[in-house]
Amino acid sequence: MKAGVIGAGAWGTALAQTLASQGEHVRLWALEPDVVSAVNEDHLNPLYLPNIPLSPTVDATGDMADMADRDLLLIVCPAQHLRTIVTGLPAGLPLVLCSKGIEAGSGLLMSEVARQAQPRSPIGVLSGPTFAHEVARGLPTAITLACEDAELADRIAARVARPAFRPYVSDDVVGAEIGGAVKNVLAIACGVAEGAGLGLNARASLISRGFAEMTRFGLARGARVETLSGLSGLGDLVLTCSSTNSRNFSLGKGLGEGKPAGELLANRRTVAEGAFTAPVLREAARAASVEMPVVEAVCALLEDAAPLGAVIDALLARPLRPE
Ligand SMILES: NC(=O)c1ccc[n+]([C@@H]2O[C@H](COP(=O)([O-])OP(=O)(O)OC[C@H]3O[C@@H](n4cnc5c(N)ncnc54)[C@H](O)[C@@H]3O)[C@@H](O)[C@H]2O)c1
Ligand SMILES: O=P(O)(O)OC[C@H](O)CO
Repeated sequence: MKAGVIGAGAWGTALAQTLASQGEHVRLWALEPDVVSAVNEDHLNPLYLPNIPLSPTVDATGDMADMADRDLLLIVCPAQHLRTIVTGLPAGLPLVLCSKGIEAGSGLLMSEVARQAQPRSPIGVLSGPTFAHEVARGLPTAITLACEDAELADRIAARVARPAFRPYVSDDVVGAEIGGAVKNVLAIACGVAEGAGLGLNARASLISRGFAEMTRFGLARGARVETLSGLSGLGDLVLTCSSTNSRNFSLGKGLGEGKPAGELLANRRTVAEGAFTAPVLREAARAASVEMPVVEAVCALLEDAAPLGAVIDALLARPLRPE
């Protein structure tokens, strides 16, 4: 067992800790030298996952060459950096993509980016309702593991499953990725409703009408409805739209309280992927003639294109239609 994790933010660190929870050795690649030394010397990652003691069998490195002897790599960097990171990896290793987003510029899903960057690597996607700090504490979690190759999916599922960390396999890679990317944008919308004091009815409406948008877009891109209504779609949507533990929900809450997007996004250390995915998703949806009014509203707020009241009024004034 020689797993490696690329990216030592909250989620990469939590996954490394989960994989190491039964004594396995796991190597974690971190961008920041301070994270490398904190993991190796103190078995902590105070920068991204504070107050979680890490297993001494997790070691960290800042040198990608140290990953060449791994037999499985989990890629856990922000989506917009995935192409650069994956291009710099040793060639041919199986990759499990854990980032949630769509690449700006190309409009590609993470698996499509990874296939371009490492054409010889088998690819899987791990995505679902997983707050990092809960997973790192060993709280019960279920997650989708999607691979086009069913045998590979079963093999990776067996490698990453732990008593309280339960992967469900799927061959719908596109569906798993679209759920994870779109839910981040919808979580911003739900955060806005919270910040603006619009109430819990509004939140439930945004979750279910947002899910209709996710489904329309997913089906247009070849996703299956059972994937979109599973852990990586509806499951993650419900989690992320329900709590300020979500960075996307918190960002939206700030917008709903009237704070400018530029101020909320400036100098963030942690990533709110929905802010990057929203404009790319809007373009992809328009190109596919898929209506995504909640996504359009989030973009308008992120771009300061209209005042909050006008954005809410425009959503409420849309023509009445069958559900
Ligand atoms: N945190 C969670 O609970 C969670 C759960 C599931 C999936 N994810 C996804 O995992 C991915 C990583 O999120 P996270 O929460 O671990 O990150 P984070 O917000 O905790 O940390 C930011 C990460 O970005 C990295 N980074 C910053 N600049 C970079 C650069 N130029 N190149 C490469 N990396 C850079 C940092 O080193 C750090 O690893 C995201 O796509 C996120 O949606 C997160
Ligand atoms: O904190 P968020 O909004 O990035 O959400 C974290 C995970 O994606 C939840 O599954």
